[in-house]
Amino acid sequence: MSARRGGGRRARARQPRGRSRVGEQFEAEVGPVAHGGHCVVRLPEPESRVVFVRHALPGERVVLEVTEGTDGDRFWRADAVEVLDASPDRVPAPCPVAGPGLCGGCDFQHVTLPAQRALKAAVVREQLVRLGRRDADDPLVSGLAVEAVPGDVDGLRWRTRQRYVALPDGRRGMRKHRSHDVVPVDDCLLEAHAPAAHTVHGVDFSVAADGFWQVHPGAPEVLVDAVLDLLAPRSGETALDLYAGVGLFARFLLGAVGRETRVVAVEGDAAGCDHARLNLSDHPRAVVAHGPVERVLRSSYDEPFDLVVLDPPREGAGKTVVEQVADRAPRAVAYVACDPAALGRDVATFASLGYRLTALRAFDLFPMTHHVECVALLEKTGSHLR
Ligand SMILES: C[S@@+](CC[C@H](N)C(=O)[O-])C[C@H]1O[C@@H](n2cnc3c(N)ncnc32)[C@H](O)[C@@H]1O
Repeated sequence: MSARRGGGRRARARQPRGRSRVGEQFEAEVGPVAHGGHCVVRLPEPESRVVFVRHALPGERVVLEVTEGTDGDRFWRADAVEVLDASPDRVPAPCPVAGPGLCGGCDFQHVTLPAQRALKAAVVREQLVRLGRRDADDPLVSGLAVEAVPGDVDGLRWRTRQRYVALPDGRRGMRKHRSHDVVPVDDCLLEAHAPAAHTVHGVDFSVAADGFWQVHPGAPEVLVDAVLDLLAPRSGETALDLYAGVGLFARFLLGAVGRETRVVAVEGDAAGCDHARLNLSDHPRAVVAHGPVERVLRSSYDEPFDLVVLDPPREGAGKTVVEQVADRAPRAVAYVACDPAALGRDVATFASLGYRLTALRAFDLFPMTHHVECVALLEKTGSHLR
């Protein structure tokens, strides 16, 4: 677990537009959950403002206090500082420093675990409808449930990597939400007691101390199983593993398609590539390509591939990479997504290229936070629209 020195308040990137409304309080009915760990409140006239409120739950009546916003802003941010009418899904936060004005690491400590998952499912559905242009009545969307990681009973002690800020008095702390201010935190309840194990289904992976590895100890197996289940690889099928890290998916794809089959792993981090080469060294046809996916695919590996795994960072794969994938004409793409908005946007691009979303699962790899991991299957349909 690492610690870094803290600073003052985050410098504002823009000039405030009009009179600040920070600190003002309003009584309000809380609307639906929105992407990002807050709920939507619509303040009536004279404010006529959308407010993104943390520490609230849909259907509650709360007193909100504005944390960011001026007269000129289209929307404000706020914390629910008093709950007048509580949701049945509300519970006391297990952590003493979770709540308005305190540590910003968790969004949903005040929510039961099943309700946290229901909120996340609602967010994924909304992003698929709004950005992915999917029908809200599509059973794939309407029936989506966020699945718990097997063995996760209370949503605590799962972070195998945690960053603290070193405080001048020798203690450690964490940052407040959207701030550089630090709250002392002696024991983050999300931090796992045991360090990360890099063994997945009996296979040991070599990983750099500061390199990418899933933070929830149950995540690698859950994701590998979901990807293999959805892709259903056949012996002899070629595969691309994009944003491959240390080769987690490539390694199991090779196990499924056969060690003599061509599997290309593309990763942007040089150290990640070195570890991927070690992890795939038993497989003579495995190739690890170093560089940004977009650049690697622009100049190389332009032959058809049967299967593609896409596991991009939060910003998603984006239009160019999705087009490059479609150009390889895979029969199936497994898209592992940590941001449902990016997933929704890329699903729409895939659809315009003749790839339909045919299966979707979502996993609670980050309990107590608003984050959620999806695994989507996109399959080639007959109707290529380009
Ligand atoms: C979400 S992680 C997935 C890693 C791996 N699939 C796993 O599950 O262990 C995303 C990976 O993409 C890499 N990455 C980020 N941007 C990239 C880019 N433009 N091109 C190639 N790799 C990139 C990161 O270094 C990181 O290893």
